[in-house]
This record gives sequence, C-alpha cells and structure tokens, in this order.
Amino acid sequence: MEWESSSKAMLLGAVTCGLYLHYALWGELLLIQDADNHWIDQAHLASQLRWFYGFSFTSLLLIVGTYLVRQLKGDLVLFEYIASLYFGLSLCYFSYQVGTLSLPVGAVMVGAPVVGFIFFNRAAVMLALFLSMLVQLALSFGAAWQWWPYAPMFHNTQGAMSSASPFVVFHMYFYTLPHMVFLITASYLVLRRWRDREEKVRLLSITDPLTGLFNRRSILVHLDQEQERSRKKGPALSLLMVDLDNFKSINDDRGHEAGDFALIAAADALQKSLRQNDRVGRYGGEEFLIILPGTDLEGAQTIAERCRQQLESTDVILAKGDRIKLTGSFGLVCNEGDVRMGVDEMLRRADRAMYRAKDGGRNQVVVDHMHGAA
Ligand SMILES: Nc1nc2c(ncn2[C@@H]2O[C@H](COP(=O)(O)OP(=O)(O)OP(=O)(O)O)[C@@H](O)[C@H]2O)c(=O)[nH]1
Repeated sequence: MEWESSSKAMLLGAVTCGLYLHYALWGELLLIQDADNHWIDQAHLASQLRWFYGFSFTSLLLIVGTYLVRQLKGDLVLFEYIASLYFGLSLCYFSYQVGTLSLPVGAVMVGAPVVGFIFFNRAAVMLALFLSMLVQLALSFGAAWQWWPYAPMFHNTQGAMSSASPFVVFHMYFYTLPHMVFLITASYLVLRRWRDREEKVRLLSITDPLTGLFNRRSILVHLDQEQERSRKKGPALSLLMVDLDNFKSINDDRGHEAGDFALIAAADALQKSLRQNDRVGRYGGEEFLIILPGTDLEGAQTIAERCRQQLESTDVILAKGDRIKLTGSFGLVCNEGDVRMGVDEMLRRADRAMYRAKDGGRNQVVVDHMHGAA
C-alpha cells in the first residue's frame, strides 16, 4: 500500500480506539441491563471500564501525536512501530480479561499479522507479534499455574467455558465481530486491489502503448499458439504482414507527433476490418502482423483486401484541418491443406510477400508465391 507510515499508524490508532469503545459500550450495557448476571464479575467489569476508556483515549492521543510529529519531522517508519506495538500489547490486556485461549484472541492472533504484513512495515509487525506472543504465553501459563486468575472478567469461568453457556458464546462472538469485520474487509480490499493491479500489469505487458494493439512479443505468442493448433492438418491459418507506405515522409513533413497519430489511426482501421477471433499486433515501427485463425487463402485475401481498403479510406485529420492519406503494403501467407509451415517460415514468407507488394507499387496485397499467386 502506498500510504505514508503516519497515515497507516493513524488508521491503526483509529481501529484500536474503535475496538476499545466497542468493549466499553459492551461493558456499560451489561452493567445497566443485567445487574444479577452470574456469569460476569460485575464489580470487576465496573473497575475495568476505565481501562477500556483509557485505551480508547490513548489511541486518540496516538493519532493526534502522530499527526503533530508528522508536521514537525515528516513521515517516519517509527510511527508504524509504535502503532503496531500499541495495538498488539493493548489487546493483550483485553485477552487477559476475557481469556487468552478464547475465540476473539485466536482471531486477532491469526488475522492481525496476516493483514499487518500486507499493510504495514513487516519488521514493525514482526516485533509487535513477537512481543505480544510472549505476553500471551506468559499470561496463559501464569493462569495455568494459578499465579493470577484466568479470564477474571467472568465468574465461574471453568463452568462457563466447559458448558459453553449461551452467555459466553454470545459474548465471545461479540468480541470477535469487530476483528472479523476489519480483518476480512481489509483482506478483501487489498486482494481486490492486487488483482486489479495484476490485471493492469498483465495488460501493459501484452499491449503496445501507442496503438493499444498487441505488442510484438504477445502477437508472436498468439502466432505460436495458432500455428500449433493448425499443425498436423488442423484448421487453416493465415498470416498478414502489413507495412504502412512512405511513412517516413509523414514524420519528415508533418512531424513525429503526426506520425504517431497516423499510427493510431492505422491500428484502428485494421482492427475495424477484422473479425472477433482475428488478432492484430504492432510488429515493429510502422509494421503490423495480423493472424487469421481458421482462415484459408481465399478468405484471407478477402480480409486483406478489406483491410487495405479501410486503410486507404482512412483520413487522418490533424489540427488545423491538415489531412494525411494512409496506405499499406500487405504480404499474405497461408497454412492450409498440405502446406504446414513453422512460425519462422510463415513470418519470412509474409515479409517477402510484403516487400514484393512494395516493389509492385505499394498499396496492394501480395500472396506468397508458394500458393502460386502474385
Ligand atoms: N511517428 C512515429 N514514427 C515511427 C514510429 N516507429 C517507426 N517510425 C518511423 O517509420 C518510418 C519508417 O520508414 P521506412 O522504413 O524508411 O519506410 P517508409 O517511409 O514507410 O517507406 P516504405 O516502407 O518503403 O513504404 C521511419 O521514419 C521511422 O522513424 C513511431 O512509433 N512513431
């Protein structure tokens, strides 16, 4: 996440504050509504409420302090250390109150480090986790050896835990709820962002940035795949190599920007003339490669002619109404019937046919002579 350390620390401070307010509200309600509750130690709960409010208040101080120090010293990774340690250690207090081996403690011990490692400085999370675990172990074993009570918030803890009383079950889920909401929401948002980003990176890696067509690498990958499919008497496969005519003069006369504009227009024109399963990519500067899967020579000639005409009829209109006329030379090769070439051979022949189109006066489609046509 690209947030500043201070912003992350303030977010964690707000989460800790919200948690302790949630617990304080729970305590207040219990004290008001259920004066004779035999599961909870009412006097103990009343005495602990000030701690719940105290932790909420300290969390607010942490937020304000982080904000003020940021104004003076700028962003510091130290903020993340302080916020993570505060979060981990302050929750140890609550875990002691409700039982270190309870459901909410388990949820925090597993969920918080996972989300923490995604959002926060890893060393800060590691340190907070390590120290909190030590405290948790000490609290658990201390209670086991009866140095201090286990879950002092509850009366008759043994009975409550062993019979899973509705009171305890309800309250364990009540404590766990805010953690689950936060941890699951945070994981969901982060994972969704990762997936979006991954998709963007994937698209960038296969797309030519200027024209938005497949780039050279990805159009060649498609060609490999289609050639593999068409091998061994599979469906026919046609390949078109297109080179824009006299492109250098566009750059020389109107400038490189106009040239770029013309390339985009040419890419659009070619794409417009193709079918859904056809693929067009930018092979080089002003050179394009068109893959026509499942297309025999006759069909490919029709499509090539359509592309040529579409290109010819494309007017690139520049600022001030200046116009550029586009044409292209097309080399066509087809794998069909007994003719089954490898990718390199197809590319070589398409390129040669394209040069013959140039030599023949440009703005035309030439079929590789293996097919007996010129
Ligand atoms: N504006 C712009 N020009 C490019 C780009 N890539 C290649 N070019 C230009 O395309 C031109 C290609 O010129 P040549 O290979 O000499 O061919 P041509 O002028 O098209 O002539 P023929 O191919 O023989 O019809 C060069 O001037 C390159 O600089 C690009 O991304 N943007």
